[in-house]
Amino acid sequence: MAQKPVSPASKAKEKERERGHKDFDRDRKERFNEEKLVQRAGGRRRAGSNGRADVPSQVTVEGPMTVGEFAKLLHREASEIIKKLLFLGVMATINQEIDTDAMELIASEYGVELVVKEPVDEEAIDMLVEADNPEDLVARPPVVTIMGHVDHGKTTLLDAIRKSRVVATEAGGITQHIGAYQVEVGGRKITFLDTPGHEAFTTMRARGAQVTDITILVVAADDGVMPQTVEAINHAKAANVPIIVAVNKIDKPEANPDRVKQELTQYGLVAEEWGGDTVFVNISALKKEGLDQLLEMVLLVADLQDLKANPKARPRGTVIEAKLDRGRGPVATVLVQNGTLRVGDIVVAGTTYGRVRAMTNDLGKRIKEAGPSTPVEIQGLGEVPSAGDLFVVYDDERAARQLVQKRTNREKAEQMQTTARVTLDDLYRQIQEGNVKELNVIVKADVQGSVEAIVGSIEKIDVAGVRVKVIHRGVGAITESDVALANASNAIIIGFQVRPDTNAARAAEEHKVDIRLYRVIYDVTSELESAMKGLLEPEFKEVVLGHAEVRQVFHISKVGTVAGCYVTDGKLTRDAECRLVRNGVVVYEGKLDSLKRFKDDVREVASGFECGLTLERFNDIKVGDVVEAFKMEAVKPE
Ligand SMILES: Nc1nc2c(ncn2[C@@H]2O[C@H](COP(=O)(O)OP(=O)(O)OP(=O)(O)O)[C@@H](O)[C@H]2O)c(=O)[nH]1
Repeated sequence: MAQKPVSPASKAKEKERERGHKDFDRDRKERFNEEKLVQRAGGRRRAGSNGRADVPSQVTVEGPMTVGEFAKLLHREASEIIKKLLFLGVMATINQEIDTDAMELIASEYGVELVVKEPVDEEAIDMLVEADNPEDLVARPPVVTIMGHVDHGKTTLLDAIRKSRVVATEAGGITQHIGAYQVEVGGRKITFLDTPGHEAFTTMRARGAQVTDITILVVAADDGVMPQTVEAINHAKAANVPIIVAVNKIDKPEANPDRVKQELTQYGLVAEEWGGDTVFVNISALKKEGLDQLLEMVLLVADLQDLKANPKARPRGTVIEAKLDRGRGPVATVLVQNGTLRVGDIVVAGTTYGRVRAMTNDLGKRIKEAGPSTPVEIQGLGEVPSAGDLFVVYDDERAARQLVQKRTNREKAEQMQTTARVTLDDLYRQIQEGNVKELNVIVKADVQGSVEAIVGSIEKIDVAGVRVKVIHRGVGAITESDVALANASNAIIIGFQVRPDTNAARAAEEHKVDIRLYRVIYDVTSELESAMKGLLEPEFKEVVLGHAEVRQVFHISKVGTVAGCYVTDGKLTRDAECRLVRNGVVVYEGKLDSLKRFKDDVREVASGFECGLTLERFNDIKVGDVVEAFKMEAVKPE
């Protein structure tokens, strides 16, 4: 740390302070330093290599310290050190901090070896799983997330449960939306997370947060199992969270709950009466029917999990939601997962910290403390944390500040570097290092038949005990939700005759998720096998040049179909390879036959311009299709 030069005007003051400092000789901190020094020297002060009994031969520091502290450590007068610093061109007063480089130079002047020790890792507190005294463990309420397909009734169910069951209060039960709420059933509590859907669930998991104990999967009895139902199942399974199926809308005349049961058997969810172990409850969220039974089942499944926490432990948990409130500053809803959070506690959450000024529960009531599984809105953090950030209470503000500083720095450094992620190019090394025992894969393809064929063949792969595990499969374009799941589960995505949509491509880029696109099923297995054996030779890599949207089509005899296009990004070049994508599915791959602007043949068309084009031996072009131009580039071996 470079020192601020001291202005002459402040010199007198500094002198005074220096004098004061001498008087303050037996200051606690310095005494502490000295004791540390004595301890480190093996319990007694040794004579240094300098041959002077009053100077240690070696001192250990943990980072910057003030000149005064450092002088004490060397058993020298502060003024002496200040003089030496001056010779080094560093102007510092007794109370200013000097960095370890400066300390090293000074120490060497005295023939003292300076050992710089890594400071105590405050983060260790974060990671530390304190051994709970078994007597302190008490049952805690289960934390429930509701998932399911669009319009199957997730929000209606969350609202119905909230309205009918919110813990009664003298305030009349006016509920606040804080991102989670608690209900009471027969004297026991259940915590519900208020954001339905598996995206939020998986985003949180990607940040290392495991908050959900039970998932309620809502399936509309008139609609049956739909794509997002399957996604939700796979997201819950990937997180090892038990599923309770709520068959909803049974009030509808066309409701067919048995069909839902039947369809779900395909995904390993078999009802108890059919010999399985999945709990099914028929409900009508709209008519508030079957809710009591559903909640009882939640408690039953919770009992099987034996959920416990220690209210006396260091408080920790997860940020559920956070925002900047104009009047109150940053507010965050946190779920306490262990310990008891209290007003006045110093909390570190992700890359921010602060002292809890006030806590509000889901009924808008001010509370002073919150035990395990309780969601509370807290005020007092310095900045707005992110949903999914873990929080932990620190005893001392300085340590909290240092940790946040460290994390912020690391975050910056990480943004510069790519994170360690499973990619096919890197798979062999990761297997060798023992980082990968099972290769998680998501398979998306244009038709169900291809999905099954690919899954069937890759699940047979077994290279040196490493197996492929398909954690999600589906028909259609690769979506942002697929990328989120891959990110959370460290999976790679295999696309067969499909492409990632724009959001998915952006998310994959951001999180460094490996997406592999294929046209031949055999290539999928052979490439995976080669990658696992370390034989993958990434000779060529596809580089996307740009995209154009088809806005008009003309059928011209002898020429075929001419597409009037608008280049939306990048560029199109005459000699590029290209593919035609319709709703995320590749319908053609080949080359451009012609590329024109007005009547002229051109070599390339840039983003923001219109052009006309034809494809080699392909005429089935439709308005709304996307032309993706790309080239294959040789990849230099690393
Ligand atoms: N008849 C009937 N309709 C229901 C029931 N539950 C929900 N609905 C209706 O289904 C529609 C969709 O319900 P939502 O609760 O918004 O569904 P959702 O799953 O939250 O939908 P998204 O938030 O869009 O994913 C609404 O019109 C509800 O009124 C039910 O039990 N019976």
